[in-house]
Amino acid sequence: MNITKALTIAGSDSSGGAGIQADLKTFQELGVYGMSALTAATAQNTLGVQAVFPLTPEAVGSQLDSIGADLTPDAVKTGMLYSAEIIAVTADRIARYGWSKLVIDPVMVAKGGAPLLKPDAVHTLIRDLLPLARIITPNLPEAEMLTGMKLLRAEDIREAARRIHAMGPELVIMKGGHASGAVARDLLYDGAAFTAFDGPRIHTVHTHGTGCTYSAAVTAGLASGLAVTEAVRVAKDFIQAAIENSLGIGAGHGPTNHFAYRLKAAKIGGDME
Ligand SMILES: Nc1ncnc2c1ncn2[C@@H]1O[C@H](COP(=O)(O)OP(=O)(O)O)[C@@H](O)[C@H]1O
Ligand SMILES: Cc1ncc(COP(=O)(O)O)c(N)n1
Repeated sequence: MNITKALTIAGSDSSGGAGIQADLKTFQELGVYGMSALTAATAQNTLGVQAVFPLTPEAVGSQLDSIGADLTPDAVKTGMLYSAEIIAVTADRIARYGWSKLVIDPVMVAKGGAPLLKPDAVHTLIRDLLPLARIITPNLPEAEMLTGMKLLRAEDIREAARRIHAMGPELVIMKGGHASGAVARDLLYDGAAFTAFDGPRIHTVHTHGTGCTYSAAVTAGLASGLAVTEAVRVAKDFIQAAIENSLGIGAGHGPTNHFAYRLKAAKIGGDME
């Protein structure tokens, strides 16, 4: 049997909706064997992030060496990396092992406002990691941090995509979750043209882990050999189903529903809509 394998390099979310837990659940739902290298443990629930405990850069490098010595991931994603030192060791191992199908979710701040990347690490992210990326998936605040721009109009978003593309990634997906309007539009830029991926915006507070889940689905698609536009289409459908059928657990910003896409696919003509 030829098993497709994907690796996530990210933080743990004890509430299970974001971080490494969201990534592994998404890989599994899409039929991809999931592996993980942990960067930090967060004490977190639907109300916020109570504490962050980063691992040492040695601990991160050691996990990546164990994977590199034995298992070749078909695609890799990064999530919460926390510090410049962890970014540096992550970039070093990705280059050393030649993991070229790399999706970077430049996680910076949790939905409740807690920092998941030290401000002084943004520069290292841009210098060391972005040039290695096949795809980067910033949300609008992250794109503002990367470019120093204020993204108010559609043309600002396109200009920010061009500037982020110039930092090295082959493709940029500007996610539209933080915008307003009836449509949640994600914009893919390949250095020449823009392609929009639209879905109806759902009015809900249960969006904990949407960015992690979405980038994990893109990674699973790339690992499986899908073309980028197909992988993004699957990811958009996956996150749309996950948000539409969110679980309603916890008193705050609850997680999305990682089962919904599979259940929808299984129920042709069913009642998940
Ligand atoms: N309320 C919503 N309704 C529909 N889609 C959404 C909603 N919020 C986010 N999304 C989608 O979820 C994905 C993650 O986007 P976003 O929320 O911007 O990322 P992040 O979690 O990194 O802040 C994108 O595909 C975006 O379009
Ligand atoms: C460990 C960890 N990683 C990432 C996020 C971001 O989550 P979101 O996808 O909601 O921006 C998080 N809340 N916790």
